[in-house]
Amino acid sequence: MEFIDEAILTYCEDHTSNEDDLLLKITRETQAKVMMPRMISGHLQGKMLELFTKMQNPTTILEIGTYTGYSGICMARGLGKDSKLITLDINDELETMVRGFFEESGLADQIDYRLGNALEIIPTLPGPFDMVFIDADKINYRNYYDLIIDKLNPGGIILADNVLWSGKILVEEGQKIDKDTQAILDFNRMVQNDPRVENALLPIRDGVMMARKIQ
Ligand SMILES: C[S@@+](CC[C@H](N)C(=O)[O-])C[C@H]1O[C@@H](n2cnc3c(N)ncnc32)[C@H](O)[C@@H]1O
Repeated sequence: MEFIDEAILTYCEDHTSNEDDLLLKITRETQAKVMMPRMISGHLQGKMLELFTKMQNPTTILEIGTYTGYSGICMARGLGKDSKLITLDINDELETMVRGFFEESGLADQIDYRLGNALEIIPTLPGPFDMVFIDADKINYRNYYDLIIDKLNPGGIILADNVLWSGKILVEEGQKIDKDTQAILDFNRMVQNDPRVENALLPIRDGVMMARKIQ
């Protein structure tokens, strides 16, 4: 389901700082060569991630779900010189392409790209994090949240993508709910009820949950 009228979305993109040649290339190559190209963050969300990063001024960002590197590069562009992005993905088939994009971005030195199951890697990361972008398998959103919340600095933010799940979060009485939709419903309810954070669900693209750790 598209939430926003296409003409309005185009207007929003026309009034968002332009994508540069590298981001356009990543989008083109993702569409031409990679399965499920709709997973890419894209122009509007990418710029939002870059601006959030600049506002948050994090020392360390953790991204769960690198895919072809679009969102990672956007966030890395918001980092100060001594800060870093750790980005995790289970899919090693994209490694050469992604490392190439990171090199082209000129930010490879600040990007720690690790391949493997995030559920196994996160417990090995000491933290602390100032910003976390959750954008991997929906079924594990709650697990990722549980693994990172104690490693998030006070004032740190968690952004979780796809929390409107193409509108499937609006469940009608008696309707059967698939596993991913149930996982997103559980995640949104858990964040909403977590006294450790203040949060807002932003209807950007497929929905972004923003949660800021209070203490
Ligand atoms: C929606 S895509 C990420 C899109 C990317 N953040 C962007 O905006 O361009 C989700 C990614 O999560 C990865 N993923 C799924 N399960 C994972 C897991 N258990 N550990 C690490 N990565 C996982 C997939 O391989 C896929 O590349």
